Amino acid sequence: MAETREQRILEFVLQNAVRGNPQSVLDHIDKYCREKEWAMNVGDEKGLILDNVLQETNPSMVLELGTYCGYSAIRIARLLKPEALLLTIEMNPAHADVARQMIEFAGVKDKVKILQNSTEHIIPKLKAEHGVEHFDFVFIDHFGNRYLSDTKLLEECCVLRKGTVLLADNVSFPNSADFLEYIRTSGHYDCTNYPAHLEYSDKPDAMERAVYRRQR
Ligand SMILES: C[S@@+](CC[C@H](N)C(=O)[O-])C[C@H]1O[C@@H](n2cnc3c(N)ncnc32)[C@H](O)[C@@H]1O
Ligand SMILES: [Mg+2]
Repeated sequence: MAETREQRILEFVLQNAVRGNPQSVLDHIDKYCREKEWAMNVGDEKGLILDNVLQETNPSMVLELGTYCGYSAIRIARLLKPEALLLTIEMNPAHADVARQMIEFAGVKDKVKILQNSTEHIIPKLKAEHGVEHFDFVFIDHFGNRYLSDTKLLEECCVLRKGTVLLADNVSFPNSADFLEYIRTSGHYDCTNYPAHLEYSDKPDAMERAVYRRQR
């Protein structure tokens, strides 16, 4: 048996899912994490909210903060239009390695670029080193204590445009309270809350959509 939970999730997918079929990969990750070992993927219930908000936005350039095993990256990539791209930032090299293999197996690697480092290190370099003009959609799902500082960093680095949609996961947890207060009261965003449950559990959780209002 593989040593880490993330490697065990990958092993289960490689042995049971259909190569090149993103939905089969997602279904097998959900099955493993519901039946065998809990893991911090956005999961199938909140995944539907992510799918809907993403499809309403119809983005060309997408940013994700927190790749983990690649579950949400595969969810996003499978819905992107042909020329669209997802950049996803992951600081843990072991997680990035699992995600790389998961994304390759799902057949969406041409749509996803994993940037391996911390968000605070990568965000200031997105324009100069990764050719980014701005993002149309940003999925915020790393650690709650970084949500506020990284949102302000995205603003300062001018990678948001008027109408950019931020979608943040796990906003029911106390360590993202400062983020919620900022996006709801700064006047920079129009916000919508989506109540749901923590992945693979009955515990209440929610996602928050925040549409950037400012002209660059
Ligand atoms: C909740 S998981 C992401 C789940 C993933 N979005 C999904 O739904 O499949 C959070 C991930 O963010 C990473 N992370 C936490 N803080 C980070 C930071 N400051 N920079 C980059 N990655 C970070 C963690 O290593 C972890 O893999
Ligand atoms: Mg999450």
